[in-house]
Amino acid sequence: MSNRFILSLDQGTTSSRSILFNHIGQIIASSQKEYTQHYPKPGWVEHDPIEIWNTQFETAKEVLAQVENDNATIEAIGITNQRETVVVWDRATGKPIYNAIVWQDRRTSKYCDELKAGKWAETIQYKTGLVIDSYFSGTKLRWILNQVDGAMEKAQKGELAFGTVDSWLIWNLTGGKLHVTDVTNASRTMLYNIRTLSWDEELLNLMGIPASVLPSVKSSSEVYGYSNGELASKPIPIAGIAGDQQAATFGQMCLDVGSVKNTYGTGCFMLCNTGQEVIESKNNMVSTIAWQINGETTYALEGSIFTAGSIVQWLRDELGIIRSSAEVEDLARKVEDNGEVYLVPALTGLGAPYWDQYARGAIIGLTRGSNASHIARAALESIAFQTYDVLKAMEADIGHPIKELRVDGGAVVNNLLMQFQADVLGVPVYRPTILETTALGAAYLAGLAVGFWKDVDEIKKQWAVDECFQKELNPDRVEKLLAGWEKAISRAMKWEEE
Ligand SMILES: Nc1ncnc2c1ncn2[C@@H]1O[C@H](COP(=O)(O)OP(=O)(O)O)[C@@H](O)[C@H]1O
Ligand SMILES: O=P(O)(O)OC[C@H](O)CO
Repeated sequence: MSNRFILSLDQGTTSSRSILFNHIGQIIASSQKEYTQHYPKPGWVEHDPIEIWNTQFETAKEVLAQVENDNATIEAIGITNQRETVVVWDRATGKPIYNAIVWQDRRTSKYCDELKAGKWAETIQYKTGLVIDSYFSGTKLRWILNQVDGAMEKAQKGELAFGTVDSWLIWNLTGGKLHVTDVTNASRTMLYNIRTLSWDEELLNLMGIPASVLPSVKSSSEVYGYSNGELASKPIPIAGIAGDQQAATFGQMCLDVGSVKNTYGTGCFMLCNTGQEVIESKNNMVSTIAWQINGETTYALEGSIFTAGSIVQWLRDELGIIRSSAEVEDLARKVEDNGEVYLVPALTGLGAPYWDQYARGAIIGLTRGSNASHIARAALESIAFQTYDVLKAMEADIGHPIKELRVDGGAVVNNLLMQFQADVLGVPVYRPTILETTALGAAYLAGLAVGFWKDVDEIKKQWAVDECFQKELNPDRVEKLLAGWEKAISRAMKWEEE
């Protein structure tokens, strides 16, 4: 087993990463490349699909090169990706016809309002598990087909392909042979019926999307096809696909009904395993497919927070009060508390549980004594407050308290944030030893499909705790902080309309 590895490709919102895992779930090699974010207009966020592919491919080549001399065998490739982001390309040339419209992009907000006014909310929630919001892929795909010159005509002739980022990577990895996605990614499009497990004709008609552009939908763990000669001389089976948040849920081994993880990356995404049941949220969570393995579909409730770690990047890149994300902790520790300053990070509106496309960011409660440290602290606290709001809504949906939270993602290295999170939630927060749980989850899904791991019982034992954060802050103080947060968020909501 020692020289046999799984290659995980983790295509995130801010960077492309490739990681090699061994049989005991350890990281053997990794490579990461950041790529360009495009903001052509306020509220718009785009990526260049070619840059996505190039950075992903280069990092994959780099990790393979690191084990080249070790007589290594790559048993399978697992793919995991930023979800909802839409790529449309020409089937003949393989060239994208427009930039990728990123999940954070709000350009279809008005159309979403029309759908809500047309009383589609209930049907869409029942069929897709989702809340109507420009976050999801369907309305972005519709925008490209309607706005790019000649796109609709070409789509109707079957000349265009649509995909979330997983489909785009696999198309390129196989030299244009495969146009597939998996159920987890399909469940984020607002076009896929998570009950019948098929593209929904009524919703395709509603949004005017020709079925010919759609990828075929597969399970999360099976051999879909093989990489072509460009990546490695021998074809490697591509054997796992999952959206990054679902992959992280799997990598965190949240296999039991009721287990919950929260990933702190660009945004924050909390998922609760609900087993074989679709729970129709009454508290603004979404229902989504967690994974499908061996014909069995597992569902999850999800609370999606749009801005989390990216508020720290904003402090770095736009406000300039830190030089690196890591510096935020030291800056925030220079003050004992937030000094009554609150930051609402609604830079691209608010996701769960508010779903306000028109909310915008705010820093409020400033006094003559407020300084950069208070703002840094308020930024970190805002991540924990948003998580609190989601956790409470989720508890209301599942009907019992959540007893512990497993955490991962780039921002969980921040001990101040993790401690404050435990303080605010009042439940233990478990940080595992492997923080790359997204990539690990995709590796597990791929490895299971090719028999690298026998079954989930074999991999379950690999999950281990690095640190458990327990609440320390007194409950009165927490209550006061939450009251301040609630007030601040109410001021930021519906800002753009006003
Ligand atoms: N020490 C830190 N404290 C707070 N946030 C951090 C820290 N280090 C990194 N981050 C944040 O984590 C995010 C990157 O996490 P990652 O999981 O790689 O995100 P993604 O997959 O969304 O690209 C960035 O937004 C960054 O600002
Ligand atoms: O790239 P991440 O880790 O920020 O994840 C993005 C989510 O998949 C968006 O739904």
